[in-house]
Amino acid sequence: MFQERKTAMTAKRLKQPNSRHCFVCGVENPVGLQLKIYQIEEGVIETTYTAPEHFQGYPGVLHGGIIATLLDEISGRAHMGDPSQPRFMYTGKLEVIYRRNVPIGQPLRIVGKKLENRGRAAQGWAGIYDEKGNLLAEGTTLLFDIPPHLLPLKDLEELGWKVYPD
Ligand SMILES: CCCCCCCCCCCCCCCC(=O)SCCNC(=O)CCNC(=O)[C@H](O)C(C)(C)COP(=O)(O)OP(=O)(O)OC[C@H]1O[C@@H](n2cnc3c(N)ncnc32)[C@H](O)[C@@H]1OP(=O)(O)O
Repeated sequence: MFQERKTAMTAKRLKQPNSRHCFVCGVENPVGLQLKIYQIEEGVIETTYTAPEHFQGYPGVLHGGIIATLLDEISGRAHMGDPSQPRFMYTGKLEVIYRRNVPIGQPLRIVGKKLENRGRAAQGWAGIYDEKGNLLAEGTTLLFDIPPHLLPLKDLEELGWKVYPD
């Protein structure tokens, strides 16, 4: 089902960069989630993920901390924009609503959306859906631009920050 959606959206899909070591997007992080994230329209991104058994809390149910991690990254990345001039933001606050159990071992679709901008702060939203399109969990974030002196933009490629071909 997700594959069909992917094909239909290929024309508009723009892959976001990955990093080397980030827990969610690090391509060389052996214990990370290694997500591939795509912008499907301005300010809207998506990824798919099937959680392995070792991330369970209750039997068959994805641990809430991992759910929060997914929502955190995907809501923040919705603000990232043009890969050549990425907007990097810290999360200052994350509010999660756990609506239904998020299952282990079944494909999930995670969507992130930009909400309002307020100068150096912004709000983001992310939702985790099952294959039938049910919203299982959602999160809103309050994000802050990372101060420029902490952002070694010239070193991004060295940090492994680039678009990796599928
Ligand atoms: C380097 C490039 C590498 C690239 C390659 C790797 C890439 C890898 C992938 C990237 C994707 C990762 C995505 C994961 C997302 C995280 O995991 S980020 C990590 C977790 N977050 C943090 O560590 C942030 C820690 N906190 C902070 O640094 C600071 O508290 C903050 C959030 C920047 C805010 O500090 P500040 O700028 O000094 O804020 P301040 O001036 O005191 O307050 C401004 C206003 O905001 C309010 N405020 C401040 N903090 C908060 C808060 N937490 N909640 C609510 N309101 C707040 C204040 O009350 C104030 O409001 P007003 O009084 O103006 O009404």
